[in-house]
Amino acid sequence: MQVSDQRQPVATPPPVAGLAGDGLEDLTEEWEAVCPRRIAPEQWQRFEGYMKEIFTAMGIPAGSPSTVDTPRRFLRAIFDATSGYEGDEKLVTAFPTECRGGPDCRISQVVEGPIPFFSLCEHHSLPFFGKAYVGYIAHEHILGLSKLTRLVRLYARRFSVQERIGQQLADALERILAPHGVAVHLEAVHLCTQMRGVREIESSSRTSYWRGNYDGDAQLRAEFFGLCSHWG
Ligand SMILES: Nc1nc2c(ncn2[C@@H]2O[C@H](COP(=O)(O)OP(=O)(O)OP(=O)(O)O)[C@@H](O)[C@H]2O)c(=O)[nH]1
Ligand SMILES: [Zn+2]
Repeated sequence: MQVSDQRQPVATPPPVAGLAGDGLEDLTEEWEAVCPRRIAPEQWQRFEGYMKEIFTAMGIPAGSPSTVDTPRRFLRAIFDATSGYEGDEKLVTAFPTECRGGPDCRISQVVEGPIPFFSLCEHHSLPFFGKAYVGYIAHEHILGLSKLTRLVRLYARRFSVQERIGQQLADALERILAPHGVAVHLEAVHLCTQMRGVREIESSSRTSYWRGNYDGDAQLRAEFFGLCSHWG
Protein backbone atom coordinates (compact mmCIF):
# COMPACT_ATOMS: atom_id res chain seq x y z
CA MET A 1 0.00 0.00 0.00
CA GLN A 2 1.29 3.46 -0.77
CA VAL A 3 -0.91 5.65 1.34
CA SER A 4 1.98 8.02 2.00
CA ASP A 5 2.28 8.68 -1.73
CA GLN A 6 -1.27 9.94 -1.73
CA ARG A 7 -0.69 12.74 0.75
CA GLN A 8 -0.51 15.35 -1.99
CA PRO A 9 -3.89 16.98 -2.23
CA VAL A 10 -5.74 16.03 -5.36
CA ALA A 11 -8.01 18.49 -7.07
CA THR A 12 -10.78 19.73 -4.82
CA PRO A 13 -13.09 16.74 -4.33
CA PRO A 14 -16.47 17.00 -5.95
CA PRO A 15 -19.42 17.68 -3.66
CA VAL A 16 -20.96 14.55 -2.23
CA ALA A 17 -24.20 15.26 -4.04
CA GLY A 18 -22.27 14.92 -7.30
CA LEU A 19 -21.72 11.24 -6.60
CA ALA A 20 -25.23 10.27 -7.56
CA GLY A 21 -25.24 8.18 -10.69
CA ASP A 22 -21.46 7.71 -10.70
CA GLY A 23 -21.75 4.19 -9.35
CA LEU A 24 -19.90 5.48 -6.31
CA GLU A 25 -22.89 6.19 -4.11
CA ASP A 26 -21.87 3.54 -1.61
CA LEU A 27 -18.60 5.39 -1.11
CA THR A 28 -20.29 8.55 0.07
CA GLU A 29 -19.88 7.72 3.72
CA GLU A 30 -16.24 6.71 3.24
CA TRP A 31 -15.51 9.77 1.20
CA GLU A 32 -16.91 11.98 3.93
CA ALA A 33 -14.85 10.10 6.50
CA VAL A 34 -11.60 10.91 4.67
CA CYS A 35 -12.71 14.20 3.18
CA PRO A 36 -10.21 16.24 5.24
CA ARG A 37 -7.40 14.35 3.54
CA ARG A 38 -8.64 15.40 0.12
CA ILE A 39 -9.09 11.85 -1.09
CA ALA A 40 -11.40 11.84 -4.08
CA PRO A 41 -14.02 9.07 -4.26
CA GLU A 42 -12.43 7.56 -7.38
CA GLN A 43 -9.07 7.42 -5.65
CA TRP A 44 -10.64 5.81 -2.57
CA GLN A 45 -12.26 3.18 -4.75
CA ARG A 46 -8.87 2.36 -6.27
CA PHE A 47 -7.34 2.07 -2.80
CA GLU A 48 -10.00 -0.44 -1.81
CA GLY A 49 -9.27 -2.43 -4.96
CA TYR A 50 -5.53 -2.49 -4.21
CA MET A 51 -6.16 -3.63 -0.65
CA LYS A 52 -8.59 -6.33 -1.76
CA GLU A 53 -5.95 -7.70 -4.15
CA ILE A 54 -3.19 -7.59 -1.51
CA PHE A 55 -5.31 -9.15 1.25
CA THR A 56 -6.53 -11.87 -1.08
CA ALA A 57 -2.95 -12.70 -2.11
CA MET A 58 -2.03 -12.89 1.57
CA GLY A 59 -4.77 -15.40 2.25
CA ILE A 60 -7.80 -13.55 3.51
CA PRO A 61 -10.84 -15.36 2.13
CA ALA A 62 -12.30 -12.96 -0.41
CA GLY A 63 -15.93 -12.08 -0.16
CA SER A 64 -16.87 -13.87 3.05
CA PRO A 65 -19.42 -11.95 5.10
CA SER A 66 -16.81 -10.90 7.63
CA THR A 67 -14.04 -10.01 5.17
CA VAL A 68 -15.90 -8.38 2.30
CA ASP A 69 -15.46 -4.97 3.94
CA THR A 70 -11.97 -5.59 5.31
CA PRO A 71 -10.15 -3.48 2.67
CA ARG A 72 -12.43 -0.56 3.47
CA ARG A 73 -12.12 -1.08 7.24
CA PHE A 74 -8.35 -1.35 7.02
CA LEU A 75 -8.00 1.86 5.01
CA ARG A 76 -10.29 3.74 7.34
CA ALA A 77 -8.35 2.48 10.34
CA ILE A 78 -5.02 3.57 8.86
CA PHE A 79 -6.34 6.97 7.88
CA ASP A 80 -7.78 7.38 11.36
CA ALA A 81 -4.52 6.29 13.01
CA THR A 82 -2.64 8.91 10.96
CA SER A 83 -5.10 11.77 11.41
CA GLY A 84 -2.30 13.81 13.01
CA TYR A 85 -1.38 15.01 9.51
CA GLU A 86 -4.60 17.01 9.54
CA GLY A 87 -3.83 18.82 12.78
CA ASP A 88 -2.24 22.19 13.22
CA GLU A 89 -0.10 23.20 16.17
CA LYS A 90 -1.11 26.83 15.53
CA LEU A 91 -4.46 25.93 17.10
CA VAL A 92 -2.61 25.40 20.39
CA THR A 93 -2.70 28.84 21.93
CA ALA A 94 -0.93 30.05 25.06
CA PHE A 95 -2.14 32.20 27.96
CA PRO A 96 -0.07 34.95 29.59
CA THR A 97 1.31 34.28 33.06
CA GLU A 98 2.79 36.60 35.67
CA CYS A 99 6.21 34.95 35.71
CA ARG A 100 8.98 37.25 34.53
CA GLY A 101 11.87 34.83 34.66
CA GLY A 102 13.06 35.20 38.27
CA PRO A 103 14.39 32.35 40.40
CA ASP A 104 10.83 31.46 41.44
CA CYS A 105 10.33 30.07 37.97
CA ARG A 106 11.61 26.74 39.27
CA ILE A 107 8.32 26.25 41.10
CA SER A 108 6.35 26.64 37.89
CA GLN A 109 7.47 23.32 36.47
CA VAL A 110 4.37 21.88 34.85
CA VAL A 111 4.34 18.14 34.14
CA GLU A 112 1.53 16.35 32.34
CA GLY A 113 1.38 12.59 32.06
CA PRO A 114 1.15 9.77 31.50
CA ILE A 115 -0.39 10.75 28.16
CA PRO A 116 -1.15 7.54 26.24
CA PHE A 117 -0.27 7.63 22.56
CA PHE A 118 -0.47 5.39 19.50
CA SER A 119 1.66 5.81 16.41
CA LEU A 120 2.65 3.86 13.30
CA CYS A 121 6.30 3.05 12.70
CA GLU A 122 7.26 4.59 9.38
CA HIS A 123 9.48 1.62 8.49
CA HIS A 124 6.89 -1.14 8.75
CA SER A 125 3.59 0.66 9.23
CA LEU A 126 3.11 -1.32 12.44
CA PRO A 127 1.92 0.30 15.67
CA PHE A 128 4.09 1.50 18.47
CA PHE A 129 2.39 2.82 21.57
CA GLY A 130 3.05 3.91 25.11
CA LYS A 131 3.02 6.92 27.38
CA ALA A 132 4.37 10.43 27.06
CA TYR A 133 5.34 12.82 29.86
CA VAL A 134 5.65 16.47 28.94
CA GLY A 135 7.02 19.19 31.21
CA TYR A 136 7.94 22.82 30.92
CA ILE A 137 9.04 25.73 33.06
CA ALA A 138 6.82 28.64 32.23
CA HIS A 139 8.17 32.06 31.38
CA GLU A 140 5.57 34.54 30.12
CA HIS A 141 3.06 31.98 28.86
CA ILE A 142 1.34 28.79 29.95
CA LEU A 143 -0.77 26.28 28.05
CA GLY A 144 -4.16 24.85 28.79
CA LEU A 145 -3.36 21.36 30.13
CA SER A 146 -5.47 19.63 27.50
CA LYS A 147 -3.25 21.17 24.82
CA LEU A 148 -0.31 19.05 25.94
CA THR A 149 -2.35 15.93 25.26
CA ARG A 150 -3.49 17.38 21.93
CA LEU A 151 0.10 18.09 20.91
CA VAL A 152 1.15 14.52 21.75
CA ARG A 153 -1.66 13.17 19.56
CA LEU A 154 -0.89 15.64 16.77
CA TYR A 155 2.60 14.24 16.32
CA ALA A 156 1.96 10.63 17.35
CA ARG A 157 -0.94 9.99 14.99
CA ARG A 158 1.30 9.84 11.94
CA PHE A 159 3.86 7.52 10.39
CA SER A 160 6.81 8.32 12.61
CA VAL A 161 9.63 7.15 14.85
CA GLN A 162 9.65 7.57 18.60
CA GLU A 163 12.57 10.00 18.54
CA ARG A 164 10.84 12.35 16.11
CA ILE A 165 7.68 12.57 18.20
CA GLY A 166 9.76 13.68 21.20
CA GLN A 167 11.70 16.21 19.15
CA GLN A 168 8.57 17.64 17.57
CA LEU A 169 6.95 18.01 20.99
CA ALA A 170 10.00 19.77 22.42
CA ASP A 171 10.31 22.04 19.35
CA ALA A 172 6.61 22.92 19.42
CA LEU A 173 6.61 23.81 23.12
CA GLU A 174 9.69 26.00 22.64
CA ARG A 175 8.03 27.79 19.71
CA ILE A 176 4.63 28.22 21.36
CA LEU A 177 5.69 29.10 24.90
CA ALA A 178 9.28 30.41 24.75
CA PRO A 179 9.61 28.81 28.22
CA HIS A 180 12.65 28.51 30.49
CA GLY A 181 12.81 24.81 29.72
CA VAL A 182 11.08 21.83 28.14
CA ALA A 183 11.26 18.16 29.13
CA VAL A 184 9.78 15.31 27.10
CA HIS A 185 9.95 11.64 27.99
CA LEU A 186 8.38 8.83 25.97
CA GLU A 187 8.13 5.13 26.79
CA ALA A 188 6.78 2.80 24.13
CA VAL A 189 6.69 -0.73 22.81
CA HIS A 190 7.05 -1.34 19.09
CA LEU A 191 5.11 -4.16 17.46
CA CYS A 192 7.66 -4.27 14.62
CA THR A 193 10.26 -5.51 17.11
CA GLN A 194 7.81 -7.69 19.05
CA MET A 195 5.72 -9.60 16.52
CA ARG A 196 8.29 -9.76 13.71
CA GLY A 197 11.99 -9.13 13.12
CA VAL A 198 13.96 -9.55 16.34
CA ARG A 199 10.79 -10.68 18.22
CA GLU A 200 11.81 -9.08 21.50
CA ILE A 201 8.81 -8.74 23.77
CA GLU A 202 10.39 -7.83 27.11
CA SER A 203 12.02 -4.50 26.37
CA SER A 204 10.52 -1.07 25.90
CA SER A 205 12.04 2.03 24.33
CA ARG A 206 12.58 5.22 26.31
CA THR A 207 13.51 8.57 24.81
CA SER A 208 14.03 11.92 26.56
CA TYR A 209 14.54 15.46 25.30
CA TRP A 210 15.72 18.41 27.35
CA ARG A 211 15.65 22.04 26.39
CA GLY A 212 16.64 25.21 28.23
CA ASN A 213 17.07 24.92 32.00
CA TYR A 214 16.57 21.14 31.97
CA ASP A 215 19.57 20.72 29.70
CA GLY A 216 22.17 21.75 32.25
CA ASP A 217 20.42 20.95 35.51
CA ALA A 218 20.50 17.33 36.64
CA GLN A 219 18.42 18.12 39.72
CA LEU A 220 15.65 19.58 37.59
CA ARG A 221 15.68 16.49 35.38
CA ALA A 222 15.51 14.31 38.51
CA GLU A 223 12.52 16.34 39.74
CA PHE A 224 10.86 15.84 36.37
CA PHE A 225 11.37 12.09 36.51
CA GLY A 226 10.18 12.12 40.12
CA LEU A 227 6.95 13.77 39.04
CA CYS A 228 6.61 11.27 36.19
CA SER A 229 7.17 8.21 38.38
CA HIS A 230 4.68 9.60 40.91
CA TRP A 231 2.00 8.36 38.50
CA GLY A 232 3.75 5.09 37.74
N1 LIG B 1 15.28 4.55 16.14
C1 LIG B 1 14.09 3.97 15.92
N2 LIG B 1 14.05 2.81 15.25
C2 LIG B 1 12.85 2.24 15.06
C3 LIG B 1 11.65 2.78 15.51
N3 LIG B 1 10.64 1.96 15.16
C4 LIG B 1 11.21 0.93 14.50
N4 LIG B 1 12.56 1.08 14.44
C5 LIG B 1 13.62 0.26 13.84
O1 LIG B 1 13.83 0.66 12.53
C6 LIG B 1 14.71 -0.28 11.96
C7 LIG B 1 14.46 -0.43 10.48
O2 LIG B 1 15.60 -1.10 10.02
P1 LIG B 1 15.70 -1.96 8.72
O3 LIG B 1 16.94 -2.79 8.86
O4 LIG B 1 15.60 -1.11 7.51
O5 LIG B 1 14.38 -2.86 8.78
P2 LIG B 1 14.27 -4.44 8.91
O6 LIG B 1 15.13 -5.11 7.92
O7 LIG B 1 12.81 -4.77 8.87
O8 LIG B 1 14.88 -4.65 10.36
P3 LIG B 1 14.51 -5.72 11.49
O9 LIG B 1 13.35 -5.14 12.24
O10 LIG B 1 15.74 -5.81 12.33
O11 LIG B 1 14.16 -7.03 10.80
C8 LIG B 1 14.53 -1.56 12.76
O12 LIG B 1 15.70 -1.78 13.51
C9 LIG B 1 13.36 -1.19 13.71
O13 LIG B 1 13.45 -1.87 14.94
C10 LIG B 1 11.73 4.02 16.22
O14 LIG B 1 10.73 4.60 16.65
N5 LIG B 1 12.96 4.57 16.39
ZN1 LIG C 1 9.06 -0.67 12.40
